[in-house]
Amino acid sequence: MPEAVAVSQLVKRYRGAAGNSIDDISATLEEGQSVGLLGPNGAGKTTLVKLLCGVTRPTSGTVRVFGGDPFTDASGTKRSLAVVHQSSPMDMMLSVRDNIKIAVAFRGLTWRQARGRVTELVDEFNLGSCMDKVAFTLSGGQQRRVQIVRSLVVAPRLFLLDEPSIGLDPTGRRRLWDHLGRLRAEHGVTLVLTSHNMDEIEQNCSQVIVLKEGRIIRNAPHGDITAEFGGTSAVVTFAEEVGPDELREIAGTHGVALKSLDRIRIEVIGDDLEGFVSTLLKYWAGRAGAIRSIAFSCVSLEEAFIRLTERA
Ligand SMILES: Nc1ncnc2c1ncn2[C@@H]1O[C@H](COP(=O)(O)OP(=O)(O)OP(=O)(O)O)[C@@H](O)[C@H]1O
Repeated sequence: MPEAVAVSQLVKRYRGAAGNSIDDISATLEEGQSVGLLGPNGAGKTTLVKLLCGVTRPTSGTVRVFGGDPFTDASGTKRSLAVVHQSSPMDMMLSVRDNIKIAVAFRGLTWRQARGRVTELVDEFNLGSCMDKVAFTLSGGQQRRVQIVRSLVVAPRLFLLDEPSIGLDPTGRRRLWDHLGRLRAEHGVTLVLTSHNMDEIEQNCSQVIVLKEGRIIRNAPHGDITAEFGGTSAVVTFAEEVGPDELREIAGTHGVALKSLDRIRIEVIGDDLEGFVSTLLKYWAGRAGAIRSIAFSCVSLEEAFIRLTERA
């Protein structure tokens, strides 16, 4: 697959800042990939998105998008990009229709050329009844939808979305993710998005880049990240209080890690959960009903993310 994005030894330090917001990162993204940028507040996700779309200049290092420099835009790189920024850059005193028309004009198209595509997008994001309203009077979620439509008036090859689902209701989120899925499947669009919603990232991104303090601490398929943290967990609930020491001893025998332990509930993570549970069952074999329930579940990306960023 050809490269959609390549960043090399990239550094961004804002004027007057004490440290680097992006601190020497290198990575490549293949065309058609769907990449989630994760990281705690202030990790540098928005700064990286701004560097990728060329609205801010790197302090050092290089950014290439389809081989071109998005900041100088010498080879027209920006034509292949669409961006949904975290904050809304529309004119709040104009109608939705005029805001969309401005986006169309910025992309060098006439309204006549864009109207068919805009109509489809407006229907898809359920904005038909808002077209003549002044943007100022829209709800936060409606403004977000307008932003998404504005960013998509031209089909992009790389779509950058900074926390796109903030403010969207469940239907709006579903429509957004369906649309993004189609852009990828039918047009091979590369997606890079930030979100604090791990479920969204887990469901929609094949690759995850975790940032912390401006550095990449992990760049891997999300399955690899969750597998690194034990893969599966088990929660055993007891009908009555049990001694923590004996539970610790049984867990130790099977090499599983205790995630939480109180008097009637234990949660463990590890490779030999079946062995652990079967020892538990034998241990309490003579006391019918002593174990109330046993539930297995995969370690979520959220859980893995918390442990990864704490460890880093
Ligand atoms: N214009 C700016 N001037 C100075 N410092 C900035 C500017 N923009 C961001 N920063 C700093 O750069 C660092 C990274 O900020 P950034 O917005 O990229 O983080 P983020 O990962 O997107 O955070 P969040 O999850 O809170 O949106 C932070 O320390 C922030 O204070």
